[in-house]
Amino acid sequence: MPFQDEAQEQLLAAAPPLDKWHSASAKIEVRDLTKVSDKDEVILNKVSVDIPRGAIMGVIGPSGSGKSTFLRALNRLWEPASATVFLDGVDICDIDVLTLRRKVGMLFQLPVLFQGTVADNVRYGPELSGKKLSDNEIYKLLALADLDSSFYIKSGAELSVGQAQRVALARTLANEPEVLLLDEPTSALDPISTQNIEDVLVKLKNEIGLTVVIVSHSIKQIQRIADVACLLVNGEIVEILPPHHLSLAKHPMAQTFLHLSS
Ligand SMILES: Nc1ncnc2c1ncn2[C@@H]1O[C@H](COP(=O)(O)OP(=O)(O)OP(=O)(O)O)[C@@H](O)[C@H]1O
Repeated sequence: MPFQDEAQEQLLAAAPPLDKWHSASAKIEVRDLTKVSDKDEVILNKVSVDIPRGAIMGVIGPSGSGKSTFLRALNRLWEPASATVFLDGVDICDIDVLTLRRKVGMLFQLPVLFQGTVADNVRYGPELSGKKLSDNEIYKLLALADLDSSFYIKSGAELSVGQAQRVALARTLANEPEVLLLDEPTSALDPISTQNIEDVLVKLKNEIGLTVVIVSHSIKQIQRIADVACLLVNGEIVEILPPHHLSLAKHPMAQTFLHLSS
């Protein structure tokens, strides 16, 4: 339909340029990343994408399309083939895995806190590498995750899921990550806790230039916080678009998914 094509072209022309986020400033480059299951099923099929430095990339797609598998490759929760994932141009397979996981931190759907206080949890990562955080540093990390100082002495059992998720975030930030991976971090949270986490992510991007990759089932969430949206269907990236122009996705499966999700 010519009219529709024209309208789409006009919308695209009005879209904020993606150039700003293009490869010169890629924090992570993914090249032909493939994963095949033990049963020879292709889970990821030659995925290639540049993850822009200092931006929030949202990854969306139907259930089972490979979003979590993609995310988990980025800090080697499974072992990608060499020369398929690069952090600042360095093959992540050549980086010590613990060093990599400090640089590329991850937050899961449900926070799991260690025994002890919130402060113990926040101290944990730096302690592993021989650094003892001062009380002031802990208060600062709590503040970054939007938690006030009263949380310092609380135990994990006293916290709501939303608060525990923010403690898990502070604990991850204690490692001073350059990239934060989030796998549906708000799907178990109420709208207010969800907004708190979203605000913190945007603040971290703006204030410390953190690169964020977030898998979400919520297109609205991606539109609220992401700079770039990446659509994964059947283990392949089928579209990379400004979040507010997801409706322009051309892939038929992507269109069906977006239509049903809106
Ligand atoms: N270790 C594994 N061994 C075999 N199959 C796996 C493994 N991990 C994932 N899969 C399969 O790979 C496919 C993609 O799974 P993945 O969890 O990455 O999808 P997803 O898009 O994150 O799904 P959801 O939105 O439901 O969380 C699924 O069919 C899943 O069953």
